[in-house]
Amino acid sequence: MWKHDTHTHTHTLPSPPTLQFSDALLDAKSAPEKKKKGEVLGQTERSRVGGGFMESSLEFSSSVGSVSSLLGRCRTFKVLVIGDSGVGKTCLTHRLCAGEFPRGVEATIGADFRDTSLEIEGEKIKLQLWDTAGQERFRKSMVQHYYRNVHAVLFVFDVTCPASFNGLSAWVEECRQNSLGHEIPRFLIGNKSDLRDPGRAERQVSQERATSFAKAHGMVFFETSAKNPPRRQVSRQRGDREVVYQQDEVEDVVTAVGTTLKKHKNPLTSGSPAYSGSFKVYKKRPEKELWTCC
Ligand SMILES: Nc1nc2c(ncn2[C@@H]2O[C@H](COP(=O)(O)OP(=O)(O)OP(=O)(O)O)[C@@H](O)[C@H]2O)c(=O)[nH]1
Repeated sequence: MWKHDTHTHTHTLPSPPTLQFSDALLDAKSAPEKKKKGEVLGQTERSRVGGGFMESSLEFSSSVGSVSSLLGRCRTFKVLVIGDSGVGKTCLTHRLCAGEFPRGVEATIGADFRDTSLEIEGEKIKLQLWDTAGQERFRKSMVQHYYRNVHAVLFVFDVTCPASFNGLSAWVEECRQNSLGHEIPRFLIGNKSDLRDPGRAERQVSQERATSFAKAHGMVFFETSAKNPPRRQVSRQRGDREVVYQQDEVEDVVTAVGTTLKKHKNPLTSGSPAYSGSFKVYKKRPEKELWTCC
């Protein structure tokens, strides 16, 4: 049902249409059920820009919308992926777009872009995922580009690292400082669920805590693993007690985001200015720091 077909393409970004969101997030998490019934078809493309260079130089530009967008054949949405360094943003976006866990990831500098397309009830939707740098020093010159014409945000934390969960407030604040309205759909992703260990439950982020944070901030919560696609329900033994965790497949996230964005009938020729701009990042790519949280 989900076809993963990856390829690299140019650095030119299509101009995402500006959305006017009037509804709340509706039933985003029920979208995966539609996928099961064959109503949602997926296809992925990948465009890696800005990463992979010792000396990274990154530029991008685009004109007013792609021809296909103007013809209504495909709408493209910019989805920002943010969260602390090491929570797995790169691995997650790679899994979402390429269907596999990447080997040998390095710290993101600037941003990497990956596309994934889905067909929902006859309409092709393209999600352009912006995998942003978690480390302050690799993102500070880029922040304004990140937030320009964003249609949805994925907030990622590591379920085994409470510090990354506590860090979410700062990401919410950054969104606010960059004038991201609450009408922009937000999704909370607890990653690395494969490392859940009931024996260390008090040192991990409980699903109750994450759910409550998501509710307070108008987000839809998913718990998943970029590494090992989880089963729906994982139970682990803790002493003589069985602990059950609800799990989501990474594709559920894509489907929920696509379904949520599709519901908003934005005008294709909105008054939004063309997405254009350029930036350069001159940084040395360091070794990926070992993630030693908790
Ligand atoms: N066990 C497990 N490890 C993961 C998972 N996702 C990512 N990792 C590991 O976590 C580390 C950090 O992953 P990245 O995807 O590079 O993290 P990031 O958030 O993009 O980090 P920055 O680029 O610095 O912002 C790597 O060693 C990954 O192999 C997961 O679902 N499970």
